[in-house]
This record gives sequence, C-alpha cells and structure tokens, in this order.
Amino acid sequence: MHKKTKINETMTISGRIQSGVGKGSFFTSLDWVVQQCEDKLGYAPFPGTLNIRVRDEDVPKLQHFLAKTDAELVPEDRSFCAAPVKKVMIKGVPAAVVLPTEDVRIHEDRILEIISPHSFKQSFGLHDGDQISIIGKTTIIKK
Ligand SMILES: Cc1cc2nc3c(=O)[nH]c(=O)nc-3n(C[C@H](O)[C@H](O)[C@H](O)COP(=O)(O)O)c2cc1C
Ligand SMILES: Nc1ccn([C@@H]2O[C@H](COP(=O)(O)OP(=O)(O)O)[C@@H](O)[C@H]2O)c(=O)n1
Repeated sequence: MHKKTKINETMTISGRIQSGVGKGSFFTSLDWVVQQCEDKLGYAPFPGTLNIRVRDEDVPKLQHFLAKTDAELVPEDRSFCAAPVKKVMIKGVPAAVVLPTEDVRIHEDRILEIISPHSFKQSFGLHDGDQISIIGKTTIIKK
C-alpha cells in the first residue's frame, strides 16, 4: 500500500476588477459579519466587496483553488446564509474570497468577491478593468 502525501502549494489566479451591483457594502457592514471577520480573519472588512472576473485560462483552476476554505461566517438568524471564506493575499495585503451559498449568488462562478481591511481601489489607485492577481494556498494529494 502506498502512502498518500499532502503537498501544500500556492496558486495564483488572475483577472480583472469589475463593479458589481453595490450590495457588497451592505453585507460587509452587518454587525455579525464585521464581528466574525475580526474574530476569524483578524480585521474588520472595508465596506464592500472587490469583484474580480477571473481570466479564461484560470477558470479551470477555480474549483481546486476554492476547494479548501479557512473559515465560515455564520449568521445569527436564518434570514442570511452562511458564507465560507478562503484567505488569500492580494498585492501583499491579507484578503479573503467570500463564497455565499450558491442560491444567493448573483454573479457567475468566475466572479470572485473579495473582502479586505482596506479598499484596494483607494489604496492602490485601481479601477474597473485593471488586472489583479490573487495568491492562495491549495493542497495536492500525491499517492
Ligand atoms: C459576508 C457576505 C454574506 C452574504 N450573505 C448573503 C445572504 O445571506 N443573502 C443574500 O442574498 N446575499 C448575501 N450576500 C451578498 C451576495 O453575494 C451579493 O449579491 C453580493 O455581495 C453582491 O456584491 P456586489 O455588490 O459587489 O455585486 C453576502 C455577501 C457577503 C460579502
Ligand atoms: N476591499 C475592497 C472592497 C471593495 N472595493 C471597491 O469598493 C466599492 C464598493 O464595493 P461594493 O461591493 O459596495 O460595490 P460593487 O462591487 O458592487 O460595485 C467598489 O468600487 C469595489 O470595487 C475595493 O476597492 N476594495
């Protein structure tokens, strides 16, 4: 019998920034979201989500990239859904991909919603259409 070995790797996903429908700031300002981001991620999120449209060649990598999440934001009441989060680094800044359950997602799967302590647009002078890369940990299992 062969032993399985887990290898931790980092993966880079790139895409372009695009605006959403302006709902991200509402959800990231909710008390339970702010509190749990502080507890589980170590920061209160900037009010909003940075939407990144993943480039064509990285779309096939997404499932593997998002397979392992690091924490889950769990609402106190059932009017909201839980949202798993995956820690990533963007421009050297800690950030997280938020993955609200599929039935409330309004964007295609290739649009990643990012939270971080500061506004990327304000901190780095970024605009819609600019390219951006996300670095995150993944695990591969070798038999
Ligand atoms: C932490 C978090 C939790 C969310 N929970 C819900 C939810 O319970 N129900 C819902 O309809 N949308 C929820 N969403 C929001 C949707 O995914 C929303 O459509 C999205 O944030 C829109 O972002 P945009 O304004 O950048 O386009 C949540 C978003 C975040 C960031
Ligand atoms: N960490 C973040 C979160 C949002 N943002 C931006 O802040 C603005 C407000 O976010 P939002 O989620 O309410 O708005 P939309 O993404 O729906 O346009 C948008 O222009 C986002 O792209 C950012 O630059 N950095």
